[in-house]
Amino acid sequence: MGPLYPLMVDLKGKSAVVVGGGRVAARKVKSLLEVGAQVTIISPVLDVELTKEVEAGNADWKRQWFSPEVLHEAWVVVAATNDRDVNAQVARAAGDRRLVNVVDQPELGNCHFPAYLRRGRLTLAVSTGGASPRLAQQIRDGWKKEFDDTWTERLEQLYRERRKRRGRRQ
Ligand SMILES: C[C@@]1(CC(=O)O)c2cc3[nH]c(cc4nc(cc5[nH]c(cc(n2)[C@H]1CCC(=O)O)[C@@](C)(CC(=O)O)[C@@H]5CCC(=O)O)C(CC(=O)O)=C4CCC(=O)O)c(CCC(=O)O)c3CC(=O)O
Ligand SMILES: NC(=O)C1=CN([C@@H]2O[C@H](COP(=O)(O)OP(=O)(O)OC[C@H]3O[C@@H](n4cnc5c(N)ncnc54)[C@H](O)[C@@H]3O)[C@@H](O)[C@H]2O)C=CC1
Repeated sequence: MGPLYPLMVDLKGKSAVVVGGGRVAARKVKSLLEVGAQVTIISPVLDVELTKEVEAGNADWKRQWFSPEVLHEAWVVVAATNDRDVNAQVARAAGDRRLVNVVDQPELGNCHFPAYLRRGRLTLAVSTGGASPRLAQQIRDGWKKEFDDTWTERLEQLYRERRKRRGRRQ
């Protein structure tokens, strides 16, 4: 993968199809749900975390092996099975007009998930370009002390003030 563009994307209400129901799929689903994506999981079985999300009505589940038509409505596609060939097939079926993330062969997709820290409106994200997800995690964890929970309110305050100023200008 070449250098990646760091873009903040609004996925609220957008269809995200995650193929696979294991630990890695669960992590991707969790972060997609946090931003309000409409998540559908494709897998014959689900791990406990994903079962909870489905039972709580937060995500949809199609209990089946991957087949290309499940991507029909998808805006974002995550290939997260433990089968390389299936993940490659998902990437191929997704084509080049969607955001596609492939968890074991990143070069077959066009985006990846960074490690990130959120404090309300503040988002700090780090990518190592696939060199070391562990290092990305460590860098993120290092930010936790400097950017503690007080930042949430600080950002809200800045946002409110800025909105007021902009309102006056109109
Ligand atoms: C390219 C990328 C594509 C993508 O998945 O988007 C990718 C690819 C791969 N990861 C692998 C392994 C691991 N990844 C993690 C963890 C995370 N991986 C994440 C992102 C990314 N991983 C993207 C690059 C991001 C970057 O470089 O900055 C994080 C940051 C975000 C997230 O997943 O949401 C999340 C931390 C989340 C958090 O803490 O918040 C752990 C540790 C763990 O699981 O606890 C391990 C095991 C230890 C190890 O191997 O290092 C393997 C080998 C798989 C195999 O052995 O087959 C591949 C495939 C390959 O490298 O080819
Ligand atoms: N990118 C990342 O962050 C990381 C990626 N990995 C890679 O991710 C892969 C998955 O890891 P885990 O979630 O731990 O595996 P897992 O074994 O817990 O889960 C695999 C899931 O894929 C599903 N599956 C298998 N074939 C399928 C098919 N044809 N259609 C639909 N679902 C299918 C299974 O039902 C299962 O739910 C690993 O093989 C590894 O290569 C591993 C660690 C981190």
